[in-house]
Amino acid sequence: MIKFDNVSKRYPEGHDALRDVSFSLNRGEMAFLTGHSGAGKSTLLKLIMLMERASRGQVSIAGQDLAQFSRDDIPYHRRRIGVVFQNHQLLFDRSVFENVALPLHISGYDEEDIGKRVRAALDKVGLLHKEKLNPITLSTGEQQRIGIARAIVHKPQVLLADEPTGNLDPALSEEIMRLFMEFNLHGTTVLIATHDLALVSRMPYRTLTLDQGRLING
Ligand SMILES: Nc1ncnc2c1ncn2[C@@H]1O[C@H](COP(=O)(O)OP(=O)(O)OP(=O)(O)O)[C@@H](O)[C@H]1O
Repeated sequence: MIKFDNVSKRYPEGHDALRDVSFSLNRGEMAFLTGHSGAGKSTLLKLIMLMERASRGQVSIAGQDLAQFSRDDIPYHRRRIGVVFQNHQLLFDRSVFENVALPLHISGYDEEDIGKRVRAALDKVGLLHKEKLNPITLSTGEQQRIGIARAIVHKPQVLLADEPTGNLDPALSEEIMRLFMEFNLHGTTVLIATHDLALVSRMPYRTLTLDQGRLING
């Protein structure tokens, strides 16, 4: 589902964020991506989302070489992917419902369909009863779950997360991980970048480790 072949990424200032990275993640697989700060984790996720382009090598998603995608193809590509960030990036001038509905509005779904999908996503993260509230009134863990609902509302084939438990305590972190496991059990391919080695060691999943832009295991 996700394939990197000898991928390097050099930023314009000349910094090599990824060096000759090769791995593949099968459809329906779940894995962690770890490594020190600056090791290249976010860069690797950005290449998958087409927020950045590889300098060398090939990144393919579902067998399609991303280098073939033009700017106009990017929205189509992103519809296959859900992304969860550490700082969830919710809008505090809109309700929980509207936050989760945002990607569907952008993709042009009709209102009835949006209602069904948003409620199904909120139900999956256990927050259906909070749909009318402003997310600012929710706890940090609940806000993160809203961010997850928004990431999966369009039923993406691939779910990426960048430090999704970064500011959560261990119990809430486990709860968030259980949600990712559930989506994975339903067939979603999941890749989670995290510093939290203790959490990773308790989970029965493959771990890809970056060190100075090189993949040292995986
Ligand atoms: N837009 C950019 N321009 C130039 N250099 C960048 C850019 N983004 C990242 N870098 C550099 O690339 C390297 C890898 O950064 P990246 O954010 O991918 O690492 P990371 O493993 O996600 O780090 P962290 O865990 O701290 O978020 C770092 O040295 C960083 O300074």
